[in-house]
Amino acid sequence: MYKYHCLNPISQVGLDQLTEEYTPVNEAKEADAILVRSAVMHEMEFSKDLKAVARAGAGVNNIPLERCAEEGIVVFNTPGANANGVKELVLAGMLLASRDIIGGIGWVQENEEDGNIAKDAEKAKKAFAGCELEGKKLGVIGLGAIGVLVANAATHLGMDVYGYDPYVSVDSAWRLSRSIHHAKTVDELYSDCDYITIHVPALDSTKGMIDKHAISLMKDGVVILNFARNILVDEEAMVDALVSGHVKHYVTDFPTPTVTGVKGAIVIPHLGASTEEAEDNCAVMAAKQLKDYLENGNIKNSVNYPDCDMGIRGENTRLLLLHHNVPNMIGQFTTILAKDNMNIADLTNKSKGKYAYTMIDIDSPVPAGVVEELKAVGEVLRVRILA
Ligand SMILES: NC(=O)c1ccc[n+]([C@@H]2O[C@H](COP(=O)([O-])OP(=O)(O)OC[C@H]3O[C@@H](n4cnc5c(N)ncnc54)[C@H](O)[C@@H]3O)[C@@H](O)[C@H]2O)c1
Ligand SMILES: O=C(O)CC[C@@H](O)C(=O)O
Repeated sequence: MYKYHCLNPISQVGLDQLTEEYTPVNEAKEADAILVRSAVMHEMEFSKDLKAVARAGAGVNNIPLERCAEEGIVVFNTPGANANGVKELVLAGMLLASRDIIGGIGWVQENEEDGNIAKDAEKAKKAFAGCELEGKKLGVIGLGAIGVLVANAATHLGMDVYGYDPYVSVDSAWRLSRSIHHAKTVDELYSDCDYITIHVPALDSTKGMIDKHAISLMKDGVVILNFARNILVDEEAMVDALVSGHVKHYVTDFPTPTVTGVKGAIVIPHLGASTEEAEDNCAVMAAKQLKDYLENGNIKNSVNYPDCDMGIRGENTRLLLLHHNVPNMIGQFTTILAKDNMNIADLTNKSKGKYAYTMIDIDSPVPAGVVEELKAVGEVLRVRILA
């Protein structure tokens, strides 16, 4: 029986994946696995029982990835599962920044008692006129799951699209429409585009990337969209640029006291992934990944350990070793197993940066003493046994 705890509400279709072998618990410290959306986990202490964290979503800056790795806790996310929901809201954001839909609706609400509203609207509407997206230049920074969808959709609106991503994956490159121009430098994208949208993860290397200097390179009247994370933008510099009119609109999915209420800021309460479909997709993917890890030891879409798959466990005893990515780990494991006459039926070892993962199928039971010996090997962070 596995115990799981949800730190945020998780869609029921996802939880339905966790069948009779699983039970929800009220305390994170009792859980084998945690499901989370945006709850911040940096200050949390993790119990020795916690084996995995599944982020039902893309961004993992709310989770202490390295500390989890050091404690042998595998962290998963759900790449692409909410990308369409975000794409649609980015398109809405571009439209809200181009036509004064918000101002127009506000006028109608203020005049709802006016019996002559139809006639008066015809006079009032010039105050809310805007411009079209067709023919405008859009710069997309980050061509991953969301950036590719936004870039491709914008071409169908008749926009001239420029993409910048020095680390673009082969998969994303295949999915990108041929009509998208390749911006070789981000500065080129800043200086040429009418609309700029950011779709990169929040990392030390991307924090504050839209700063005073970046904004100074942009056209007067530029529209900047941020549906990625607030820390990618220097908000003080953004407020100055909105106040001066250099930036016409800053459309952001992240309300903060600094930008909320500033003229030209269009602030949305983190709704990018808040669609029925995105919530269901993320929850199902997160739960399936957790289940496969807990029951079979397979890792798919982890952000702190390598992907590794040996299929369904079957009749064998499966040993799972999470360890640092240093020489001679497999040699030490196989020596311990050979000493106790254990026969290895299958073995896989994968690494990702500082961390590695070894899965070993043994075609006999594994005595507790052998597991203790494996745990005592230096650089081993956790040993699990599935029998
Ligand atoms: N508003 C929301 O509700 C919502 C929903 C999903 C994701 N997000 C945010 O959006 C981010 C992107 O999501 P995704 O699903 O597209 O992720 P992704 O991992 O599929 O794509 C990120 C892309 O950014 C690129 N990149 C990294 N550093 C870069 C840099 N310095 N310059 C240019 N490109 C760079 C990567 O190569 C990758 O292609 C997430 O990390 C998350 O923070 C927000
Ligand atoms: O869970 C959410 O509502 C937001 C998720 C989003 O920010 C993400 O990074 O996937």
